[in-house]
Order: sequence, then structure tokens, then C-alpha cells
Amino acid sequence: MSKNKAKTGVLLVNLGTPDSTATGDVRKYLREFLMDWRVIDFPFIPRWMLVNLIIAPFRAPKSAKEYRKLWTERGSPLLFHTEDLRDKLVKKLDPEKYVVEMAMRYQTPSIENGLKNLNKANVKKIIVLPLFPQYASATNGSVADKVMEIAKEWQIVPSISFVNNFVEHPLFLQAWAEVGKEMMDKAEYDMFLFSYHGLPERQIRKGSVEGYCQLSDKCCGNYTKKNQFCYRGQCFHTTRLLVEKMQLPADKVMTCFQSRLGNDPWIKPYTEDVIKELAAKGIKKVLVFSPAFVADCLETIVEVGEEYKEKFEELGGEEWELVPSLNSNDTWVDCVADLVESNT
Ligand SMILES: C=CC1=C(C)c2cc3[nH]c(cc4nc(cc5[nH]c(cc1n2)c(C)c5CCC(=O)O)C(CCC(=O)O)=C4C)c(C)c3C=C
Ligand SMILES: [Fe+2]
Ligand SMILES: [Fe+2]
Repeated sequence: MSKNKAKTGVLLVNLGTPDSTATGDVRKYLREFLMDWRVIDFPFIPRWMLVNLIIAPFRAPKSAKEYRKLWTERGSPLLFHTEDLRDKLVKKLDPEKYVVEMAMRYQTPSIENGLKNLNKANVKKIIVLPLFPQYASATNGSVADKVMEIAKEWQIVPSISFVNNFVEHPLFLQAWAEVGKEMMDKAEYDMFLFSYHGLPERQIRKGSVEGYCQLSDKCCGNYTKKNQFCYRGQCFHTTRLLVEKMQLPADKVMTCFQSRLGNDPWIKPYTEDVIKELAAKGIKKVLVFSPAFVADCLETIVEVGEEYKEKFEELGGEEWELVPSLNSNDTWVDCVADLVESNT
């Protein structure tokens, strides 16, 4: 390719994390995150009151304590795993064809800065890759909002494409099979739990085409063109594909949803309830996959790896192991490279 040809810009975007574990920084992060109407989908005034008068003040000190448990010399795992992914992707892609930037939807490095750098490189096209395997308005939808909010100020808008989801990508499935196999080679398990980040049920209903999704097994249990964007349906589909790929016994597999916030109904079954059910059935050894996340973060390391483990053990469980996330696994890097090249 000629050196004069314009390149394609790639913007990897993950969710975001506080700049430090100081309570003030955590509060700032929570405020930006939860004031996003796609995350707390209430009208502005009730959202502002809920976030600024209730959630941020009370949650920030508690969350800051949790962030201190996982913070490293390189900062937040979500951030440094995404940096490592970017660095490996840069080495993998043809430098004559691609410029790669990474950003966080909330806090830093910002999407604004990433796009500015791509613009400086005079790219002809931008591929935005939100690092969320399953589509949700609160994640992928929000990344698209932010990118377009910035691009609407530009005189020249190059072509911009968004990767919507990648649950069916063979290298995504292969990468999970690899990290899972490493764990399964070391020990035997009675149960394989697939715990995904949850969502308020009303957000699924709002996105439901012709009211198709009623949050039952009938709709979410199949993956069809009618529920192709249903987050819950995509999560069950991810489990089915991974079970097939890893040849896990179907009667030893469960799908559940974690990280509920507030009192409204979120998508079920809740991971907390499944833990009780497993313990009551006498299940002792559980291997947990968390395939809504591609990088280890607060929700995997602390919530699944520590809090749920403690609950399971209190109820008589013996082993609760978390499969590490994809982070910068080489097959996962190949998957990202392929998502870029096939969208170029
Ligand atoms: C996997 C995709 C994610 C979806 C979907 C999602 C929806 C969602 N999240 C909240 C509230 C919180 N999430 C928090 C942390 C967090 N969430 C995701 C991903 C998804 N969220 C990640 C990767 C992380 C970890 C960030 C890190 O720094 O490690 C938090 C903050 C942490 C805490 O205080 O517990 C909140 C709050 C809502 C309300 C929501 C959908 C509506
Ligand atoms: Fe979240
Ligand atoms: Fe559904």
C-alpha cells in the first residue's frame, strides 16, 4: 500500500474506571457514569436526584474501598488490560493501514482525545469497537452516543462504523475456551456458571422489537432475528455457544446475572439466588465464567472472585474459582484484529 494512502482509524472503547481510589475520584466516576441517560434511563430531574443525592454520596466510599482491593501499580485492571490489548493489536495490524487508539466511555483516556488523535492522523474511516461482546443500550449504545456527540461538531465527518456485538465470533469463543481449559486442566468441577453483568428488565422491554421479548425462556432462550439485539438473549446464546465449543455437560451449566443496582427488577436469574440454589443442592465445586467482560475489573475480581465466593463458602460450598478474563490473551487479540479487518 502506498504511503500516501489514508489509513483507517480504530477506536477501542471500554466502560471506564476511576482515576484513582480516592473517594472523590470514585464519586466523580460514578456521577459521570450514572448520569448517562442510557445507564439510568430516567428523566433528567429524577436521575439527577437519584445519582447526586443518593447513589454517588453513599456508594462512593464503599466502592472506593473495593477499588483499593484490586488497584495495582499500573492502576485499575480494566485500564491496563485494555492498554495491553491495544499494544498487542498495534503490533498485529499493518501499520501502513491502521492507527489504533483506546478510550474509556467514562473518565480517562477519553473518547474525545482518542478521536482527536485519529483526526490528526487524517484517517479516512473510523471503526469504533466497544469492548462489550453483547449489545446493550447502556454500553454499546452509549459509546455510539458519545462518538456522535463529538463528531457532530466536526466540519468533515469521515465514515464511522460501530461493531454492534461479537458473541458469535469464532475467535472470541476460542479465546474463552482456552482460558477455561487452563482452569479445567487443574481441577474438576460439579457446575459451570456463566455469570453476566445484569440490566434493568425495563431496558430489555424498551428495546424489544414488536414486544417480542417478554424476558422468558421462550424469547431469550432462542437467538433469532426478532431478538437479535436482546442483551439477555445474547447472553444465553453466548453460554450455548461456549458450552458447545468446550463440550461441557449441559446438565452442569447455568446462566445468571450479577451486579444489580437499586430495587427495580433486573434480568434474572440473579447470581446471588443461583448461589443459594447450588448450595442447597449440595454442589461443592463451581467454575465461574464471566463472558460479558473481556477484561478483569471490579465486577469480576471483587464481586465474583471475592464476594460471591464468600457467600458460596458460607453456605457450605468448597471451591469457587473464577476463570480469568480474556485481558490480552493472544487469541482474543486475533479476534479483535479480525473484527477490525473484516469491518475495514
Ligand atoms: C458488561 C457490560 C456492562 C453492562 C451491560 C453494564 C450495565 C450497567 N452497569 C451499571 C452500574 C455499575 N456498573 C459498574 C461497574 C462496571 N460495569 C461494567 C460493565 C457493564 N455495565 C464494568 C466493566 C464495570 C467495572 C468498572 C471497573 O472500574 O472495574 C459500577 C461501578 C462499580 C461499583 O460501584 O460497584 C456501577 C455502579 C448499571 C446501572 C448498568 C445498566 C443499566
Ligand atoms: Fe456496570
Ligand atoms: Fe429476550
